[in-house]
Amino acid sequence: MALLDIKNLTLEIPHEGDYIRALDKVNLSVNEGEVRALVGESGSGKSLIVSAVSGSIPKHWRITADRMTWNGESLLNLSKSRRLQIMNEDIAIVFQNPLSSLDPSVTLGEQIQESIPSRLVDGKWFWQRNASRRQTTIKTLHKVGIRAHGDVMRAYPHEMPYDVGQRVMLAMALVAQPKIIIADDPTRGMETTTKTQILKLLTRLNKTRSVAILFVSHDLLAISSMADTMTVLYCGQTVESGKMKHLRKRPLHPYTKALIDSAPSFRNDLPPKSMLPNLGGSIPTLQHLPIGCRLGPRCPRAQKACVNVPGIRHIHDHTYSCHYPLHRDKR
Ligand SMILES: Nc1ncnc2c1ncn2[C@@H]1O[C@H](COP(=O)(O)OP(=O)(O)OP(=O)(O)O)[C@@H](O)[C@H]1O
Repeated sequence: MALLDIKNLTLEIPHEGDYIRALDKVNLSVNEGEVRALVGESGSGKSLIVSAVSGSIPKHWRITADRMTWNGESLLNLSKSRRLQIMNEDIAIVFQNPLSSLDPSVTLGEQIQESIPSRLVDGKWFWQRNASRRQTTIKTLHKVGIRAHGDVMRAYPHEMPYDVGQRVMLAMALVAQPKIIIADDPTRGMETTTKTQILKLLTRLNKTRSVAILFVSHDLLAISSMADTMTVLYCGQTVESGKMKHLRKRPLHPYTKALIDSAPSFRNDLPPKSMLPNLGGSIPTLQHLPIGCRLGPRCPRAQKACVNVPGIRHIHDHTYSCHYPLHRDKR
Protein backbone atom coordinates (compact mmCIF):
# COMPACT_ATOMS: atom_id res chain seq x y z
CA MET A 1 0.00 0.00 0.00
CA ALA A 2 1.16 3.53 -0.71
CA LEU A 3 2.35 5.35 2.39
CA LEU A 4 1.90 8.72 0.78
CA ASP A 5 -0.77 8.92 -1.88
CA ILE A 6 -1.63 12.12 -3.73
CA LYS A 7 -4.21 12.26 -6.50
CA ASN A 8 -5.11 15.41 -8.42
CA LEU A 9 -3.59 17.88 -5.98
CA THR A 10 -4.36 21.44 -7.05
CA LEU A 11 -2.94 24.49 -5.33
CA GLU A 12 -4.06 28.00 -6.15
CA ILE A 13 -2.22 31.12 -5.05
CA PRO A 14 -4.07 34.46 -4.90
CA HIS A 15 -2.78 37.00 -7.38
CA GLU A 16 -4.24 40.44 -8.20
CA GLY A 17 -7.77 39.54 -7.19
CA ASP A 18 -7.70 36.16 -8.90
CA TYR A 19 -6.05 32.76 -8.32
CA ILE A 20 -3.09 31.21 -10.14
CA ARG A 21 -2.92 27.43 -10.38
CA ALA A 22 0.61 26.73 -9.15
CA LEU A 23 -0.05 22.98 -8.93
CA ASP A 24 -2.43 21.52 -11.48
CA LYS A 25 -3.80 18.05 -10.66
CA VAL A 26 -0.52 16.64 -9.43
CA ASN A 27 -0.24 12.89 -8.79
CA LEU A 28 2.42 11.35 -6.59
CA SER A 29 2.72 8.27 -4.44
CA VAL A 30 5.45 6.73 -2.32
CA ASN A 31 5.26 3.10 -1.23
CA GLU A 32 6.77 1.54 1.88
CA GLY A 33 10.55 1.25 1.58
CA GLU A 34 10.60 2.96 -1.82
CA VAL A 35 12.99 5.70 -2.92
CA ARG A 36 11.12 8.02 -5.24
CA ALA A 37 12.64 10.97 -7.01
CA LEU A 38 10.55 14.06 -7.64
CA VAL A 39 12.28 15.94 -10.42
CA GLY A 40 11.61 19.20 -12.18
CA GLU A 41 13.22 22.49 -13.11
CA SER A 42 13.47 25.28 -10.61
CA GLY A 43 10.01 26.81 -10.18
CA SER A 44 8.14 23.66 -11.25
CA GLY A 45 6.39 23.37 -7.87
CA LYS A 46 8.39 20.69 -6.06
CA SER A 47 8.64 22.61 -2.80
CA LEU A 48 4.95 23.51 -2.97
CA ILE A 49 4.11 19.79 -2.94
CA VAL A 50 6.35 19.32 0.10
CA SER A 51 4.63 22.24 1.83
CA ALA A 52 1.20 20.83 1.00
CA VAL A 53 2.15 17.49 2.58
CA SER A 54 3.56 19.17 5.69
CA GLY A 55 0.49 21.38 6.03
CA SER A 56 2.50 24.60 5.85
CA ILE A 57 0.44 26.25 3.14
CA PRO A 58 -0.82 29.79 3.93
CA LYS A 59 -4.49 29.80 4.94
CA HIS A 60 -5.59 32.08 2.09
CA TRP A 61 -4.28 29.68 -0.60
CA ARG A 62 -6.75 27.20 -2.08
CA ILE A 63 -5.83 23.55 -1.87
CA THR A 64 -7.93 20.68 -3.21
CA ALA A 65 -7.25 17.03 -4.03
CA ASP A 66 -9.20 13.91 -4.84
CA ARG A 67 -6.89 12.20 -2.37
CA MET A 68 -3.96 13.20 -0.22
CA THR A 69 -3.41 10.49 2.34
CA TRP A 70 -0.78 9.28 4.75
CA ASN A 71 -1.16 5.55 5.42
CA GLY A 72 -4.79 5.80 4.35
CA GLU A 73 -5.56 8.84 6.54
CA SER A 74 -6.46 12.10 4.79
CA LEU A 75 -3.90 14.88 5.25
CA LEU A 76 -6.32 17.51 3.99
CA ASN A 77 -8.45 18.00 7.05
CA LEU A 78 -6.33 16.84 9.94
CA SER A 79 -6.63 18.37 13.38
CA LYS A 80 -3.57 20.33 14.49
CA SER A 81 -2.63 17.76 17.12
CA ARG A 82 -2.95 14.77 14.79
CA ARG A 83 -0.86 16.50 12.13
CA LEU A 84 1.81 17.28 14.73
CA GLN A 85 1.80 13.65 15.80
CA ILE A 86 2.23 12.39 12.23
CA MET A 87 4.95 14.94 11.51
CA ASN A 88 6.77 14.00 14.73
CA GLU A 89 6.51 10.25 14.42
CA ASP A 90 6.12 9.23 10.79
CA ILE A 91 7.08 11.93 8.30
CA ALA A 92 10.38 13.77 8.54
CA ILE A 93 10.98 16.68 6.21
CA VAL A 94 14.37 18.08 5.40
CA PHE A 95 13.56 21.54 4.06
CA GLN A 96 15.64 23.26 1.44
CA ASN A 97 16.86 26.15 3.52
CA PRO A 98 18.17 25.10 6.94
CA LEU A 99 18.45 28.68 8.18
CA SER A 100 14.78 29.41 7.71
CA SER A 101 13.66 26.04 9.07
CA LEU A 102 15.70 26.07 12.27
CA ASP A 103 14.95 28.17 15.35
CA PRO A 104 17.58 30.94 15.39
CA SER A 105 17.46 31.35 19.18
CA VAL A 106 18.08 27.73 20.17
CA THR A 107 21.36 25.82 19.88
CA LEU A 108 21.53 23.07 17.28
CA GLY A 109 22.17 20.47 19.98
CA GLU A 110 18.96 21.39 21.79
CA GLN A 111 16.99 21.42 18.55
CA ILE A 112 18.13 17.90 17.64
CA GLN A 113 17.44 16.63 21.16
CA GLU A 114 13.94 18.11 21.06
CA SER A 115 13.25 16.19 17.85
CA ILE A 116 13.74 12.83 19.57
CA PRO A 117 10.30 11.44 20.38
CA SER A 118 9.83 10.43 24.07
CA ARG A 119 9.22 6.81 23.12
CA LEU A 120 12.78 6.61 21.82
CA VAL A 121 14.39 8.06 24.96
CA ASP A 122 15.79 5.61 27.53
CA GLY A 123 15.71 5.98 31.30
CA LYS A 124 13.27 6.71 34.09
CA TRP A 125 14.85 9.76 35.69
CA PHE A 126 15.37 13.07 33.96
CA TRP A 127 19.19 12.83 34.11
CA GLN A 128 19.07 9.40 32.51
CA ARG A 129 16.73 10.68 29.82
CA ASN A 130 18.93 13.74 29.21
CA ALA A 131 21.97 11.48 28.83
CA SER A 132 20.04 9.24 26.43
CA ARG A 133 19.00 12.23 24.30
CA ARG A 134 22.58 13.52 24.23
CA GLN A 135 23.97 10.14 23.25
CA THR A 136 21.45 9.71 20.42
CA THR A 137 22.27 13.22 19.20
CA ILE A 138 26.02 12.57 19.15
CA LYS A 139 25.60 9.20 17.44
CA THR A 140 23.35 10.72 14.78
CA LEU A 141 25.66 13.68 14.16
CA HIS A 142 28.48 11.19 13.50
CA LYS A 143 26.19 9.31 11.13
CA VAL A 144 25.58 12.42 9.03
CA GLY A 145 29.32 13.04 8.85
CA ILE A 146 29.76 15.60 11.64
CA ARG A 147 32.72 14.58 13.80
CA ALA A 148 33.09 17.79 15.84
CA HIS A 149 29.74 17.17 17.51
CA GLY A 150 30.51 19.42 20.52
CA ASP A 151 31.07 22.53 18.37
CA VAL A 152 27.95 21.90 16.33
CA MET A 153 25.74 21.16 19.33
CA ARG A 154 26.78 24.40 21.03
CA ALA A 155 26.33 26.51 17.88
CA TYR A 156 23.30 28.54 16.79
CA PRO A 157 21.99 28.04 13.22
CA HIS A 158 23.51 31.27 11.82
CA GLU A 159 26.98 30.23 13.03
CA MET A 160 27.11 27.17 10.78
CA PRO A 161 27.90 26.93 7.06
CA TYR A 162 25.03 25.88 4.79
CA ASP A 163 26.10 22.25 4.34
CA VAL A 164 26.49 21.72 8.11
CA GLY A 165 22.99 23.16 8.53
CA GLN A 166 21.69 20.66 5.96
CA ARG A 167 23.37 17.78 7.83
CA VAL A 168 21.84 18.98 11.10
CA MET A 169 18.42 19.01 9.40
CA LEU A 170 19.08 15.44 8.29
CA ALA A 171 20.13 14.49 11.83
CA MET A 172 16.86 15.97 13.14
CA ALA A 173 14.99 13.85 10.61
CA LEU A 174 16.88 10.69 11.53
CA VAL A 175 16.51 10.85 15.31
CA ALA A 176 12.75 10.58 14.96
CA GLN A 177 13.10 7.22 13.12
CA PRO A 178 10.36 8.19 10.65
CA LYS A 179 8.67 5.93 8.10
CA ILE A 180 9.44 8.42 5.33
CA ILE A 181 11.99 11.14 4.83
CA ILE A 182 11.03 13.88 2.42
CA ALA A 183 14.25 15.57 1.44
CA ASP A 184 13.75 18.81 -0.46
CA ASP A 185 16.95 19.27 -2.45
CA PRO A 186 19.14 18.26 0.50
CA THR A 187 22.35 18.38 -1.52
CA ARG A 188 21.79 21.74 -3.20
CA GLY A 189 24.98 23.79 -3.31
CA MET A 190 27.08 21.05 -1.74
CA GLU A 191 30.43 20.02 -3.13
CA THR A 192 30.58 16.60 -4.77
CA THR A 193 32.17 14.66 -1.91
CA THR A 194 29.69 15.99 0.65
CA LYS A 195 26.84 15.31 -1.75
CA THR A 196 27.98 11.71 -2.22
CA GLN A 197 28.18 11.21 1.56
CA ILE A 198 24.62 12.44 2.07
CA LEU A 199 23.28 10.31 -0.79
CA LYS A 200 25.06 7.24 0.55
CA LEU A 201 23.66 7.89 3.99
CA LEU A 202 20.10 8.13 2.66
CA THR A 203 20.58 4.99 0.55
CA ARG A 204 21.94 3.09 3.57
CA LEU A 205 19.00 4.18 5.68
CA ASN A 206 16.61 2.99 3.03
CA LYS A 207 18.33 -0.38 2.71
CA THR A 208 18.93 -1.07 6.41
CA ARG A 209 15.82 0.44 7.98
CA SER A 210 13.42 0.38 5.03
CA VAL A 211 12.76 4.08 5.41
CA ALA A 212 10.89 5.36 2.35
CA ILE A 213 12.47 8.41 0.78
CA LEU A 214 10.99 11.12 -1.38
CA PHE A 215 14.02 12.79 -2.86
CA VAL A 216 13.15 16.16 -4.35
CA SER A 217 15.69 17.64 -6.71
CA HIS A 218 16.50 19.08 -10.10
CA ASP A 219 19.79 17.18 -10.05
CA LEU A 220 19.17 14.08 -12.18
CA LEU A 221 22.67 12.80 -11.66
CA ALA A 222 22.31 12.76 -7.87
CA ILE A 223 18.90 11.15 -8.08
CA SER A 224 19.57 8.46 -10.66
CA SER A 225 22.03 6.62 -8.46
CA MET A 226 19.58 6.05 -5.65
CA ALA A 227 15.96 6.25 -6.79
CA ASP A 228 13.79 3.23 -7.69
CA THR A 229 11.05 5.37 -9.22
CA MET A 230 10.74 8.89 -10.54
CA THR A 231 7.98 11.45 -10.97
CA VAL A 232 8.65 14.30 -13.36
CA LEU A 233 7.02 17.66 -12.80
CA TYR A 234 6.82 20.50 -15.29
CA CYS A 235 5.39 23.85 -14.34
CA GLY A 236 3.03 22.45 -11.71
CA GLN A 237 1.86 19.47 -13.79
CA THR A 238 3.03 15.86 -13.40
CA VAL A 239 4.10 14.79 -16.85
CA GLU A 240 5.44 11.28 -16.31
CA SER A 241 5.97 8.78 -13.56
CA GLY A 242 7.37 5.27 -13.38
CA LYS A 243 10.37 3.08 -12.65
CA MET A 244 13.66 4.93 -12.95
CA LYS A 245 15.11 2.36 -15.37
CA HIS A 246 12.07 2.61 -17.67
CA LEU A 247 12.07 6.40 -17.71
CA ARG A 248 15.79 6.49 -18.41
CA LYS A 249 15.63 3.94 -21.18
CA ARG A 250 12.37 4.86 -22.84
CA PRO A 251 10.85 8.15 -21.70
CA LEU A 252 7.41 8.71 -23.21
CA HIS A 253 6.93 12.40 -22.47
CA PRO A 254 8.96 14.87 -24.56
CA TYR A 255 9.85 16.80 -21.40
CA THR A 256 11.27 13.74 -19.64
CA LYS A 257 13.30 12.98 -22.75
CA ALA A 258 14.63 16.54 -22.88
CA LEU A 259 15.53 16.37 -19.19
CA ILE A 260 17.39 13.09 -19.61
CA ASP A 261 19.12 14.19 -22.83
CA SER A 262 20.39 17.32 -21.14
CA ALA A 263 22.15 15.34 -18.39
CA PRO A 264 25.68 14.54 -19.60
CA SER A 265 26.06 11.47 -17.37
CA PHE A 266 23.00 9.89 -18.99
CA ARG A 267 24.43 10.17 -22.48
CA ASN A 268 27.25 7.72 -23.05
CA ASP A 269 26.57 7.81 -26.80
CA LEU A 270 27.75 11.42 -27.16
CA PRO A 271 31.15 12.18 -28.70
CA PRO A 272 33.39 14.23 -26.38
CA LYS A 273 32.79 17.99 -26.27
CA SER A 274 29.53 17.82 -28.24
CA MET A 275 26.70 20.18 -27.34
CA LEU A 276 23.95 18.78 -25.12
CA PRO A 277 20.47 19.09 -26.61
CA ASN A 278 17.97 21.18 -24.71
CA LEU A 279 14.47 22.56 -25.11
CA GLY A 280 14.23 26.11 -26.37
CA GLY A 281 12.72 28.76 -24.11
CA SER A 282 12.32 28.62 -20.38
CA ILE A 283 9.73 27.57 -17.83
CA PRO A 284 6.89 30.15 -17.89
CA THR A 285 6.18 32.27 -14.85
CA LEU A 286 3.00 31.57 -12.90
CA GLN A 287 1.52 34.81 -14.22
CA HIS A 288 1.93 33.69 -17.85
CA LEU A 289 0.91 30.06 -17.89
CA PRO A 290 -0.05 28.58 -21.26
CA ILE A 291 -3.41 26.87 -21.44
CA GLY A 292 -3.64 23.09 -21.76
CA CYS A 293 -0.36 21.22 -21.57
CA ARG A 294 2.02 23.74 -20.06
CA LEU A 295 4.98 22.41 -22.06
CA GLY A 296 3.11 23.31 -25.29
CA PRO A 297 5.07 26.43 -26.39
CA ARG A 298 8.42 24.65 -25.85
CA CYS A 299 7.44 21.19 -27.03
CA PRO A 300 8.84 19.87 -30.35
CA ARG A 301 5.81 17.55 -30.75
CA ALA A 302 3.07 20.05 -29.86
CA GLN A 303 -0.04 20.18 -32.05
CA LYS A 304 -3.52 21.69 -31.83
CA ALA A 305 -4.79 19.15 -29.29
CA CYS A 306 -2.19 20.34 -26.78
CA VAL A 307 -4.33 23.37 -25.85
CA ASN A 308 -6.31 20.84 -23.83
CA VAL A 309 -4.74 19.30 -20.73
CA PRO A 310 -3.89 15.68 -21.62
CA GLY A 311 -5.39 12.99 -19.43
CA ILE A 312 -3.28 10.46 -17.57
CA ARG A 313 -2.44 7.31 -19.52
CA HIS A 314 -1.14 4.11 -17.96
CA ILE A 315 1.11 1.37 -19.24
CA HIS A 316 1.30 -0.94 -16.22
CA ASP A 317 2.89 1.21 -13.49
CA HIS A 318 4.23 3.76 -15.97
CA THR A 319 2.01 6.84 -16.34
CA TYR A 320 2.29 9.85 -18.61
CA SER A 321 0.23 12.86 -19.66
CA CYS A 322 0.82 13.70 -23.28
CA HIS A 323 -1.29 13.79 -26.46
CA TYR A 324 1.70 12.86 -28.64
CA PRO A 325 4.02 10.68 -26.60
CA LEU A 326 7.25 9.25 -27.94
CA HIS A 327 7.45 5.62 -29.09
CA ARG A 328 3.64 5.34 -29.33
CA ASP A 329 3.02 6.67 -32.86
CA LYS A 330 1.83 3.39 -34.38
CA ARG A 331 -0.95 2.82 -31.88
N1 LIG B 1 4.90 31.99 -1.13
C1 LIG B 1 4.75 32.07 -2.44
N2 LIG B 1 4.00 33.07 -2.97
C2 LIG B 1 3.81 33.16 -4.31
N3 LIG B 1 4.32 32.29 -5.20
C3 LIG B 1 5.06 31.27 -4.73
C4 LIG B 1 5.31 31.10 -3.33
N4 LIG B 1 6.08 30.00 -3.15
C5 LIG B 1 6.32 29.50 -4.40
N5 LIG B 1 5.70 30.26 -5.33
C6 LIG B 1 5.74 30.06 -6.78
O1 LIG B 1 5.33 28.73 -7.07
C7 LIG B 1 6.13 28.18 -8.12
C8 LIG B 1 6.76 26.91 -7.67
O2 LIG B 1 7.68 27.18 -6.62
P1 LIG B 1 8.51 26.06 -5.87
O3 LIG B 1 9.35 26.73 -4.84
O4 LIG B 1 7.61 24.99 -5.41
O5 LIG B 1 9.44 25.51 -7.06
P2 LIG B 1 10.57 24.40 -6.99
O6 LIG B 1 10.31 23.44 -8.08
O7 LIG B 1 10.69 23.84 -5.61
O8 LIG B 1 11.87 25.24 -7.34
P3 LIG B 1 13.35 25.13 -6.72
O9 LIG B 1 13.96 23.87 -7.28
O10 LIG B 1 14.03 26.37 -7.21
O11 LIG B 1 13.19 25.09 -5.25
C9 LIG B 1 7.16 29.25 -8.48
O12 LIG B 1 6.72 29.92 -9.64
C10 LIG B 1 7.18 30.16 -7.29
O13 LIG B 1 7.47 31.49 -7.69
